[in-house]
Amino acid sequence: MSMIEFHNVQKYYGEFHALHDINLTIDTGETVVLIGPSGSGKSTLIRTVNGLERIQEGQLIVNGQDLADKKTDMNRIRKNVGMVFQHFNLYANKTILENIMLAPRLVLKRPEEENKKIAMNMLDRVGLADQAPKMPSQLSGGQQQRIAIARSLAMKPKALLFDEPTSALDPEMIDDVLNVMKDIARDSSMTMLVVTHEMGFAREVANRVIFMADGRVLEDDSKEKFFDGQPSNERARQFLSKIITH
Ligand SMILES: Nc1ncnc2c1ncn2[C@@H]1O[C@H](COP(=O)(O)OP(=O)(O)OP(=O)(O)O)[C@@H](O)[C@H]1O
Repeated sequence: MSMIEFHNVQKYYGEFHALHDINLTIDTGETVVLIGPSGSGKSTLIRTVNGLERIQEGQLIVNGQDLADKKTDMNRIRKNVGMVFQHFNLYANKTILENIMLAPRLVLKRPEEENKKIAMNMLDRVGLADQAPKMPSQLSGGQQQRIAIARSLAMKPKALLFDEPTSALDPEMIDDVLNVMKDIARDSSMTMLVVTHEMGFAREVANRVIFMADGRVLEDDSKEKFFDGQPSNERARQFLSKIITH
C-alpha cells in the first residue's frame, strides 16, 4: 500500500520554481533516502509531505488524504507524519520526559499514565531512559537528537521524515543517532523519508535512493542499483563519486 504519492507536483516560492513535476510513490514500510546537492529541493520536498510547505500544482496524497485539497485536515496529517529536524528544537524549559509527553497529551489527549508509559518506552528505545528527569541543556547534541526522535515516535506516527538529522552533530555523536534510525528503519510498519549525506545509513537500511538536482528527481533506484550498479543519470554518478570519496 502506498503511504506517500506525488503526482505531477509543482512547488513555487514566489516566482522561483522549487519542485518540477515530481512523481513518486513511497510504500508503507519503505525507507527512502533523498540525496542531492545543496539547494536541489530536498528539504522542500520532504516539508511538503507534512504540509510545512504547500504545493501549487499536482496531487500529493499522504496516508490517503490529498494535501492539495484545502479541506484536508492538516492536524490529522501531522498526527500520522512525524518530522525530525537538523536542529532538534526541544523545549528548553521542560524536562526530557515532559518534552516527549507534551504533544501526545495536547494533541492526542492520551491519558496521563499511558502517556508516561509510552514516553518511557520510547526513551528506552533510543537508549536514554535514565535521562528522563534532566533538562535538554544537560544533554549532548547527539542525545538531544535521540530525544527528538523519541518525541516523534511517541506520537505513534505511520511515517517519519528526517531532514539532515545528523548534520549539526559532532562526528562522534553521529553513529548513536544513525543506530537509532536504523532500528526504526528495520520496523517494517514505519515509512521513512530521510534527507542525509550518510551513505553508510543508506547502504545498510534504505530500500531506495532518490537523487535530486535543480528541483527535479533525476534518479530513483533500489539501493543495490544505486550503490553496486551505477545510477543512469550522469549528475547522480558524479555526485555519488564525490560523496563516497570524501
Ligand atoms: N522559503 C523560501 N523562500 C524562497 N526560496 C526558498 C525557500 N526555501 C527554499 N528556497 C529555495 O529553494 C531551493 C531549494 O531549497 P531546499 O532547502 O529545498 O534545498 P536542499 O536540497 O534541501 O538544500 P540543502 O541541502 O542546502 O538544505 C533553494 O534554491 C532555496 O534557496
